[in-house]
Amino acid sequence: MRYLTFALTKGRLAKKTLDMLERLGITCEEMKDKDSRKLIFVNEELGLKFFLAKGPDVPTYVEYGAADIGVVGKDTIIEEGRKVHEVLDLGFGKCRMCVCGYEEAAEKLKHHELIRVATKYPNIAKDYFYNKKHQTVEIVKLNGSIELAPIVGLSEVIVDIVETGSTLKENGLVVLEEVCPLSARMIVNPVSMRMENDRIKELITNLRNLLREE
Ligand SMILES: Nc1ncnc2c1ncn2[C@@H]1O[C@H](COP(=O)(O)OP(=O)(O)OP(=O)(O)O)[C@@H](O)[C@H]1O
Ligand SMILES: O=P(O)(O)OC[C@H]1O[C@H](OP(=O)(O)OP(=O)(O)O)[C@H](O)[C@@H]1O
Repeated sequence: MRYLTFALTKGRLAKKTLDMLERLGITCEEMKDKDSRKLIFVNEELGLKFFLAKGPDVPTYVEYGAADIGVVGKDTIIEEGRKVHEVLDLGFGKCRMCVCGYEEAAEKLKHHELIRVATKYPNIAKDYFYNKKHQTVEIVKLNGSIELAPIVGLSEVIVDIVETGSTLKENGLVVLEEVCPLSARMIVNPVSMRMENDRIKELITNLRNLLREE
């Protein structure tokens, strides 16, 4: 039996992903060791391999077949636009992609003024403003702490993830428009989906049943 390889997202989604797999009886004790510098983990018994990667790299590993299966946020799937099959909404990591800013920016948005939009997600922001709203904007790519942009005057608005809303609140910002809801998804390499159809289908079915029980 060949190994099935999982690319899992580091950071926020990691613990919930491992908990979910554990509830299916898929364990990888070694992976929980926070001090370890080891990158790839093997469950010999089940014929599975796992590695943790930065979110945006997960669809890349899956598209190229270096991983058969990935767990990653919907935001990253849309932004990266890789050729992968999205097979399951895992129901955790729920948040929203939103246009945010100071309350005053609402008027500028409404009147389609030429504004700057700071974001870690330039493709999502472009698609939203150009294709959905038919509004010309200037997109400024940032890599983190996006809420800073309107505060320091880099941009009028941001396109970013909102979960509890506390980052916005603590900085006097508000949600102006919602782009789309988000959550963690399971993705599969299209060739693996055909070649390992039985094993992958069984995994999807088991996960679906587990999600139904919750
Ligand atoms: N409050 C949140 N902020 C950001 N991402 C969230 C939040 N809640 C859920 N998510 C989901 O978790 C995924 C990973 O988030 P995480 O914070 O680990 O990565 P990141 O902030 O994009 O990466 P890094 O910290 O390496 O820049 C996101 O892509 C998103 O789908
Ligand atoms: O609505 P909330 O619950 O406050 O969560 C949303 C915040 O969390 C994320 O940032 P993160 O902590 O990943 O830091 P970063 O901006 O440096 O990526 C996101 O970019 C928002 O800033």
